[in-house]
Amino acid sequence: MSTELLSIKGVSKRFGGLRALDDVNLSVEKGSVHAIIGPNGAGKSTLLNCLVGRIIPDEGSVTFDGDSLLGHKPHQINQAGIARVFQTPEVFGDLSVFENVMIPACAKRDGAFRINAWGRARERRVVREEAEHILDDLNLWQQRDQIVNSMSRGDKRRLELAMCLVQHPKLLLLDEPTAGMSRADTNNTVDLLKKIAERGVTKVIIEHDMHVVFSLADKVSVMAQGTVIAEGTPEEIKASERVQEAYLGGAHL
Ligand SMILES: Nc1ncnc2c1ncn2[C@@H]1O[C@H](COP(=O)(O)OP(=O)(O)OP(=O)(O)O)[C@@H](O)[C@H]1O
Repeated sequence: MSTELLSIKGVSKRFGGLRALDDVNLSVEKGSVHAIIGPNGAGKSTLLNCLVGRIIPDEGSVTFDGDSLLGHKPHQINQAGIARVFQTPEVFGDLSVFENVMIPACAKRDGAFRINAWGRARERRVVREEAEHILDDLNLWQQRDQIVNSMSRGDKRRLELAMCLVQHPKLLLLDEPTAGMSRADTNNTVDLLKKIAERGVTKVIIEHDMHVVFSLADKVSVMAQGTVIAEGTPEEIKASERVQEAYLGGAHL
């Protein structure tokens, strides 16, 4: 029986004369942490955008849990079980931490981005308990009443992660989750992501920080110039001369 959760086959995308993605093939196993690395402009974000319906590929197929994702709107893809943490946290700055987590919790339960569940007492209790549990898990409970605009960037990213996890996604996409963080915040985020891995959430992570990649990933795909040039375990990728050459011009990873 296949344990494949996400299958990308022959995906290409042009922007005018530029081939941002050129026949990309990638397979993500259920329960794994799959990192995508590569130099600036390699096509990593474009690929992620194809997975969440923000960009429609010119060619190829994207299959998630047996169903094609192509042609579906971002919110439909989210409802199908894919959640994404952005490079710049997408949170509601004027609301409290708790309110931010309640919104996706209610939306997911209701099956659409409406918050009808607010009106139903029993549902509301279950949703509240879930939100409280996630905040506790992500060390945000103390800040539950804080207005989000007053939080640090690192805390906002943690909140965005909580907003994703409360939806119980099958697949979590993380776009440079430690970008702009101090080493201490980066290490905390790695610990947090390891903790989430224990819940069995499948993750695709785009990351420039090799310490983060090699601490978390089960498998690494290396992109350059719109295509996957190498794939393997962190150890295989570290040892690959082709990767050293393409990624860092021969410097060691
Ligand atoms: N909407 C767009 N219109 C035109 N060109 C684009 C668009 N989006 C991306 N590109 C180009 O496609 C190529 C791939 O970009 P992409 O952002 O996917 O790379 P990346 O690997 O994510 O880079 P980085 O690590 O810097 O985020 C780049 O040359 C970029 O300039």
